[in-house]
Amino acid sequence: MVNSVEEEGCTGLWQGIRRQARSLLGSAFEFRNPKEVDFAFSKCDPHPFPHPESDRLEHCYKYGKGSGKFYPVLLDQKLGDYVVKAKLGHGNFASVWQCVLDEGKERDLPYESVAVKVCTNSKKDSKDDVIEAKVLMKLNKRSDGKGDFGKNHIQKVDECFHVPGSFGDHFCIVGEAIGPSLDYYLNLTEKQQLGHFDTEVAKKIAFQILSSVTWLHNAGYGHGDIHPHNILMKEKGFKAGTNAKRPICIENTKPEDVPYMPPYLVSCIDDDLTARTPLTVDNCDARLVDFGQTFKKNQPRKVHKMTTPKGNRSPEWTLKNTPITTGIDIWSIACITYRMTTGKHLMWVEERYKDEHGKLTQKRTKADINEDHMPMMAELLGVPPAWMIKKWNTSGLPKIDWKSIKPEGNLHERILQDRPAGMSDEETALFEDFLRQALTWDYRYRPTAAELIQHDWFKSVLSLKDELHLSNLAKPTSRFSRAITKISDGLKSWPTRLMSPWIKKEDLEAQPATEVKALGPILGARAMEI
Ligand SMILES: Nc1ncnc2c1ncn2[C@@H]1O[C@H](COP(=O)(O)OP(=O)(O)OP(=O)(O)O)[C@@H](O)[C@H]1O
Repeated sequence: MVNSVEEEGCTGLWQGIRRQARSLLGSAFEFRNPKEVDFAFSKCDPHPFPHPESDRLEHCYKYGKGSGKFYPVLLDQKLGDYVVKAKLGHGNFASVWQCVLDEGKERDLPYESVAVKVCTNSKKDSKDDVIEAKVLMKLNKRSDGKGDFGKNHIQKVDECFHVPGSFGDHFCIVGEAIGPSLDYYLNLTEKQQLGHFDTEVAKKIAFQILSSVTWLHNAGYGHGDIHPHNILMKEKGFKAGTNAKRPICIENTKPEDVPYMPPYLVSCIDDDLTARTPLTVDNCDARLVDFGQTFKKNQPRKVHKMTTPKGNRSPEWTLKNTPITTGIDIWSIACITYRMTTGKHLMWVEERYKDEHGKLTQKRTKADINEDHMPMMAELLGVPPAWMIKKWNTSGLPKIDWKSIKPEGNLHERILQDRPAGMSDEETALFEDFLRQALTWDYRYRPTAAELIQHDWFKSVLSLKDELHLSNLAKPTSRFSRAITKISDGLKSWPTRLMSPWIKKEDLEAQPATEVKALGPILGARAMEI
C-alpha cells in the first residue's frame, strides 16, 4: 500500500477561507442562469442544504465536519501517485475520479485509464471499503483453472492508499476507469424516447452480468448490491464527464462546515445525456463494480447498510429473520433485465414521500416501503410458500386475502403489456420463463447463477466460446467430487443453518408443488436435495 498524498484538501480554517475566496471568484467567472436551478434529489439523502445546481451532483452535506463525509477532491490535484482529471461519479460512500499517473511515477497498469475511488471517512464505512479492496484484489488474482468464464466482467483493482482528511483518513482504491453506467444508458434511452434496449443487447448484458456473478459465487462471494449504477459499460478511449465546476453555495451549507467545503463540485458524465455510440451486441461489455457490500457466500449477509434500490430487493430482504444469501443477486439481475428489455420497472417502490406539488421530500420508513413492496411482489408472482406467508404475518406486513391472489400472479399479463413491439410469442415465453425462475419466492429454490445462465433465452446471443464455457458448467461432475462438494457445502452452510432454525422442513414441503415443477428438472432435483 502506498501512503503518500500531496493534496489540496481542506485541512484547516485558513485553507477553508482560501477556498471560499476562490469559490467566489469561480462564481464570478462561471455565472449560471438561476432559472435553470432546480432542487431535486440525487442518490444521496435529502438534506436541508442541497446543492441547487443539479440533481446529479452530490449534496453539499456530503462534505464538511464529522464522519461519513467525502474527501474534497479538486480537478488537477494529486491523489497518491495520481493526478485527478475528471469526475466519474459518486455514490453514498465514495466519489470516483478519472486520473493519470503523475509524472515520474511508474506502474505497470494493464489498462489505459485509471479510476480512483475516494471513500468516505467513517470508521464503519472504511472497514467496508478495506474489505471491498481486499476482496477485489483477491478475486483479481484468483483463477478457477477452467478458463475463468465471467471473470473479465468483474472490475479490476490494483492498489490502495490513504489520503489524510480533516476528520480522518479516506481510503482510496485504484482500478480501471471503465465507462458510463448502465443507469446512464437507461436514462439516455428514456431521453431519446427509444423506450427500451434492443432485446438482444439486453440479453447480452444480462448474460454478461450473470457470467460475472457465476464466477463470483463460485469464488465464494455474493455481491449484495447489484443495480444499474453498479454495472458499468466498458468504453474504449473512455473520456469522463463534462467536468463543469459548480461553485458551492455557501448559504446552502452549515456555517460550521464552511471551512471544510471544496470550492466547487464537479459534474460528471451522468450530467451529459448526449448521444454516445449506441450499445450493440458486438460492442457491449458490462463490468460489475462496487463490492462495498460483498459478503461470504456461506455466511448470511448482515443487513446493516443497504443501498440497493428497494424495487430490486428480494422478499427475504423484507421478511424478518430470513437469511440473505447469494440469491439476492439473482433477484436483482432479473429486475434489471426486465427494465432493460421493456424499459419499465418490474417493481417500482417510491422511496420518498411527495409533497402536494409532487416534489420528493423525506425518506419513507422501511416499514412503510415494505407495505407497498411485498403486496406488489404477491400480485406479480402469486402466492408464496407457506413458511413465507407465516413470516409475512409476523413481519408486520399488510394482511392479504391470499384467496384473491392468482396463484401464478399476473407476471404473464405484465409482460404482454410491456414487451417490446415485435417480440415474438416464442421469445416472450422464454423471457417469462427466465424471469419466473430468477424470481422464485423461496431463496433456496431460486436457481444459482450457473444454472440460470444456461437458460434457453440466452441462446441467440451466445458465441462459440460462451457455448463451450456453458457446456463445461453443465458437465456432470464425478460422484466423488459431488460427494466432496456435498460434505463441504454441508459444513459451510452451518452459519446459515444456525441463523435460520425457524425455517422448518415441513414449511418447505408445504409450498405449492407448482412452484417447484415450474423450475424444471435441474431445480426440481435441487429442491429434492434440500
Ligand atoms: N471504475 C470506474 N469507472 C468508471 N466509473 C466508475 C468507476 N467506479 C465507479 N464509477 C462511477 O462512480 C459511481 C459511484 O461509484 P460506487 O458505486 O463505487 O460508489 P459507492 O459510494 O460505493 O456507491 P453505493 O452508494 O452504490 O454504495 C458509479 O455509479 C459509477 O458511475
